[in-house]
Amino acid sequence: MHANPVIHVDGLRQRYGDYEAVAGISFTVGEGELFALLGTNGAGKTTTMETLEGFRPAHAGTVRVLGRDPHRDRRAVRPQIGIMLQEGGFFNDLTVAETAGHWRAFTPGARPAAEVLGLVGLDAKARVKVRQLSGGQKRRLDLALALLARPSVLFLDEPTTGMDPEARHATWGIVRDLVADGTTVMLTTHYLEEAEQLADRLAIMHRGVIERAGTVADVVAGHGDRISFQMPERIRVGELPALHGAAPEIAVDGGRATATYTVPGDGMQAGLYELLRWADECGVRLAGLQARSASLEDVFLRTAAAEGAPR
Ligand SMILES: Nc1ncnc2c1ncn2[C@@H]1O[C@H](COP(=O)(O)OP(=O)(O)OP(=O)(O)O)[C@@H](O)[C@H]1O
Repeated sequence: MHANPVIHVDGLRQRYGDYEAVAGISFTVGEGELFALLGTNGAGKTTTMETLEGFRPAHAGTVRVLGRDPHRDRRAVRPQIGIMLQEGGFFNDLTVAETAGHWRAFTPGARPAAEVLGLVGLDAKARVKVRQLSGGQKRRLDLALALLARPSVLFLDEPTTGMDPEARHATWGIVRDLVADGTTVMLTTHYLEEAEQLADRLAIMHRGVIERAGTVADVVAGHGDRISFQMPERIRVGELPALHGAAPEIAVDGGRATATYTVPGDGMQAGLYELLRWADECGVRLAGLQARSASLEDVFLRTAAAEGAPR
């Protein structure tokens, strides 16, 4: 808990008719922190972001951005926040520079258009019509517009969707620089690597509730280490040993079977020792042997699977 959080959400609930899309979530984001909201499709991330952005009042619970209710006090809050929506609405016949110029007209104290286009690496596209931009370039234009007002809080809804890996890494660099300058950032993403790379803290939402939250290390802690290898041809599943008390799970992909153990506690070394001794005794070669800590993806997939299919 932060003493004076920039974003404060306590017991937020949101409904669409009878359907409860957000079912009582709480979290805080401190100044200069990057908080990532992850989750399955339909988990309630965008609904949460839109509530924080002031587009709808909370059905129940408390939401504060910079100490104010973002819906009721939106005239005071709006100039201090930058919003990059999942789908920006552009006029396709305007150029990139014209688009930024038009937005500037509505943004008191806005940065020069050339400055924001430079920030997101679109300066070379200034004279190009929006319709001629690629999907990833349009996302960068969205980001440029969100930065016009020098916001102290930035909401990024799936900011790198549609970007190639190079553009995604470049965008991560821009976001890191903004955070280093003290901007508070809240983002949603389906790219778990994005959260691993950027987030100080994160929450995983599923079916309207937060299932896990904390730093990446907090979230993956207690989810066991993974030891895996390709099933040796002449070994049957029942012949595989238990490793540090863990039984193997077998996954078949493209005709190739892989055995994976989730070894509890600090059992990776002991488990590996047991496995290698067994392989030696059986005269088996373990192709593709890997040992690694649990990843955010492991925890995410387990969270999604444990609670049933998305609503
Ligand atoms: N305007 C609306 N009217 C009715 N239901 C809606 C509306 N907007 C969203 N929902 C429903 O609320 C739930 C949460 O939607 P939301 O867009 O917040 O999820 P999300 O986590 O952002 O999903 P995604 O990752 O797919 O973007 C979904 O089941 C969705 O169908």
